[in-house]
Amino acid sequence: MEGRELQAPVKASRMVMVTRVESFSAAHQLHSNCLNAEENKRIYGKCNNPNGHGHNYKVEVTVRGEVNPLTGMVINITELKEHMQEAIIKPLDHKNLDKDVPYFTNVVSTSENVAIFIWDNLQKNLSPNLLYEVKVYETDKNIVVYRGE
Ligand SMILES: Nc1nc2c(c(=O)[nH]1)N=C([C@H](O)[C@H](O)COP(=O)(O)OP(=O)(O)OP(=O)(O)O)CN2
Ligand SMILES: [Zn+2]
Repeated sequence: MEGRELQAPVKASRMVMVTRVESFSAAHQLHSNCLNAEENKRIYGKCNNPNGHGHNYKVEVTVRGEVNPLTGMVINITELKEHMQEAIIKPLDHKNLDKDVPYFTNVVSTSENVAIFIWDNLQKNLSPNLLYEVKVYETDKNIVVYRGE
């Protein structure tokens, strides 16, 4: 085993969080099919404009797990990047969320629901219990966090 010694932590296992950031651009309108026009206007205000508006969203995805002592990784970030392309960029980038993404046909395209959409999509391809947090920045000032609860 000469030269192959693990650069051993004293503890048997180490839990570490790994975060990768991606961004996408999308248009949307805040509008609920369960509310009438007046209620939509009152609740969502300018964000209910029928012609919509856009955001440059930023998404931080955090996984949490044990560091594999052989690879030194919780997850290969290259692999996480590919999962984020499939779960976030492909379905959402340069889309009208309400018109192009079937999920939002009857789900209001708030950042809360965007975070849930991303979480559910990522879960399809990640190992169980690996995904820790999805953080969506709709703007620099409007940020939501979802941890799968
Ligand atoms: N709980 C939520 N509230 C709101 C959401 C949301 O997703 N969840 N989204 C919006 C709108 O989409 C809207 O686009 C936010 O825009 P705005 O308030 O203009 O954004 P800023 O706060 O960054 O802009 P400032 O005008 O500089 O304050 C509304 N509510
Ligand atoms: Zn908006």
